[in-house]
Amino acid sequence: MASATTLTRALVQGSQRVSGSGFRQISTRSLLSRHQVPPKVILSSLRKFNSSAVKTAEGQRIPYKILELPAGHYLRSSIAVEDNVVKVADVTIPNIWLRDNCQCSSCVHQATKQRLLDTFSIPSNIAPETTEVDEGGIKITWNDGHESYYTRELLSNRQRTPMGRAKVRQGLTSIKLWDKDIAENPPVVLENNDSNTEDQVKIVLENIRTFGFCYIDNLSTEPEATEKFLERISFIRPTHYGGFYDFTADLASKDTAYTNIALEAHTDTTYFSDPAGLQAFHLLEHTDGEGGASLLVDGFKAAKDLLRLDPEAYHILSSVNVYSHASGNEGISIQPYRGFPVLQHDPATGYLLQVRWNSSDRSGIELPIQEVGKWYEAARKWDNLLKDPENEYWCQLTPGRLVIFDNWRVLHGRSAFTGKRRICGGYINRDDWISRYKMLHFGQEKVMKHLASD
Ligand SMILES: C[N+](C)(C)CCCC[C@H](N)C(=O)O
Ligand SMILES: O=C(O)CCC(=O)C(=O)O
Repeated sequence: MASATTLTRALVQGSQRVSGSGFRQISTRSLLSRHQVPPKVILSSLRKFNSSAVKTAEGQRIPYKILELPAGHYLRSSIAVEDNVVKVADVTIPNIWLRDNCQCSSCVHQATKQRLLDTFSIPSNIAPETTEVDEGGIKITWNDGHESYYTRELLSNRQRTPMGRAKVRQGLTSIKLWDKDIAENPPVVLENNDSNTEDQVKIVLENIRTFGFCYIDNLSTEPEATEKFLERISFIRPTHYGGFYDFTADLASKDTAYTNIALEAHTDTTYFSDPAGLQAFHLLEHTDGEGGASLLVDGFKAAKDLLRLDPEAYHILSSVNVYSHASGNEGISIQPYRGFPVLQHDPATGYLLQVRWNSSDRSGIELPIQEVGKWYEAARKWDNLLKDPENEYWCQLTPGRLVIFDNWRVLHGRSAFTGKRRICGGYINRDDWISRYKMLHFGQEKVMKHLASD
């Protein structure tokens, strides 16, 4: 077994665990993880490794993490009743949680899956009157006369680690970090007007979840074809730029995207409280000019590099809130309801969830003015990583090739250009595309089984 030190070095040098649990990864160079060790060893070595951590909802501090560890395991789902208290794997399950999560048709609307029960009508002294454990779970007759049945799976689901519970809820998979070399073998799906379009959407979304982007080739250059493809994922998110967008360098909207200048790597809509989840570009034409190459950078890979090189800078960018704005259009100045850090983590698991970076749209930094220097120093290190040629994947989009990417992970930009260049595309909300991914990837039954217990 690798020592913790060796492991840490290996972990941060990019030995990655590629999920073998049935997730289909199209056109990927499968990288066998070099170390198979239980999460606790990785966590303890990470704890030694990075000086800072994210604060959990309970006020604990758990180390920042980027690579997904083996998803949480189910604890033994042994069910026992001791002194009228239900225990699963020796852990007491509070009566209020059990009663509130009764799955019967009078407590949960069977079609909408919504709770019908008025949670706070449950008496605070709710307790089992009788219990009956069987092969599938436990039947409870409550002292308010109600009868409930809880499956072993629901009870053991709830016992899993925060990571294990996040897996289905957030549609997690083992992600594949990349640098400029992704150019050799980018994730591509051929649009072949496949009758089983659900399967094609599933593969596209699995690629986006794994790599952060996916090309769809052989797509008609009629803008409607791009619009329809996006709507096969989910509805297009309307913004002050409109819904489905088809733009050129005419400043039709007062944003530098509508010009021909170079745009450095950024994520879009950092000024929205909920930045766009997916973004898509389909270059329809570029005539009488040159340039306009597209840039993609894996923000999660850059973040992992920063965590390794300078944990303190990583912590600053993960904890100092920053504001952003979109104010070019007449009568509009969009800003988020609060500041957000450049690197946002899940307080339940410590995992990096979102990169929020657009230096041209940035406004306030939530620090006393005399302290902002430390944020700039940290941001400079981050910016250096984004502009490291090793991390820059430059590609020339062409008519017929649609690129869809995860705007919470992958940064994009372009080189300056001349001539007439026309691009169409659209935004899709984060929650909408993750929902679509989960239902295709895990299936409705598995997702539904995890509602109460995640
Ligand atoms: C709508 N369309 C994609 C054409 C342009 C959007 C401009 C996005 C803005 N520069 C930002 O970084 O959020
Ligand atoms: O024109 C391009 O290639 C990209 C424009 C851009 O960065 C954006 O619309 O956010």
